[in-house]
Amino acid sequence: MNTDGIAPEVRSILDAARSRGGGGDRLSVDPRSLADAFAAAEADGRVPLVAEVKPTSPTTEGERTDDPVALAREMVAGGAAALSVLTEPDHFGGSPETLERVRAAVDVPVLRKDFVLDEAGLDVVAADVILLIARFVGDDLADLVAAARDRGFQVLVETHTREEVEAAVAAGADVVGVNNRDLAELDVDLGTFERVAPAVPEGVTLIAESGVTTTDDVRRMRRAGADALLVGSAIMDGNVRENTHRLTHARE
Ligand SMILES: O=C(O)c1ccccc1NCC(=O)[C@H](O)[C@H](O)COP(=O)(O)O
Repeated sequence: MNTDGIAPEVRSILDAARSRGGGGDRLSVDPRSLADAFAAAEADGRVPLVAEVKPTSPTTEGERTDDPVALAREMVAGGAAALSVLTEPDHFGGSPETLERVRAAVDVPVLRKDFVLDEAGLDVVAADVILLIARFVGDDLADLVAAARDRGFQVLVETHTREEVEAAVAAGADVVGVNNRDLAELDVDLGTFERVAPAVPEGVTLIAESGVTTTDDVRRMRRAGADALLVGSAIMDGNVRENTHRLTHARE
């Protein structure tokens, strides 16, 4: 893995992921369809949005300690097509148990948001979609995509550059995220999505991740080609249902 120039907080996240290791028995998942959830949102006039249960993060002050299940239900009530649940405990306040509880409480697809580095890292908790970050998985990406699909997961491959998009597509990804947050510097620039999105081929579901705060941001990402958006902080800050409703109804 190339960790040159990576922010100290992210090095710490990766060290913690390595020391936690993987899960136990090989998982077999019967997933809720992400594509169907996005299509249903579109048909209903909502912007397809993956709302993230994100109690804290290295770039957030404080921690939101409300029951994650209650937050998740509010996100769905606000129109979220799918949810993302952090399972990283040391820097994001998440846990596999939280994801299990949330997934049992809602009927939309649930993404496991964590820093999976190897095949054992897939077998921690069942989810409908699993995140693989191209930068951290490197040459193992194709094998990990296949291993995740063998278990039944849908796979979101996160990228930040055109080169990573090419690697993701070569690895067979059919859902690609472009993260506006640079994991080297931790700064956020919505221009990243605008620059990188044209490298994503037709037919690949494209998700704009991070830094979306306002309804103008939603429209900007949609104009740049986002099929869906993944939003954490802007939803977690304040009334979760109202925040989700505002962003899911930010149509042109
Ligand atoms: O959010 C962080 O501070 C962070 C720091 C280091 C590595 C990853 C980080 N975030 C992971 C994410 O991808 C975001 O939680 C997700 O895209 C939502 O972003 P936002 O809407 O900006 O909260």
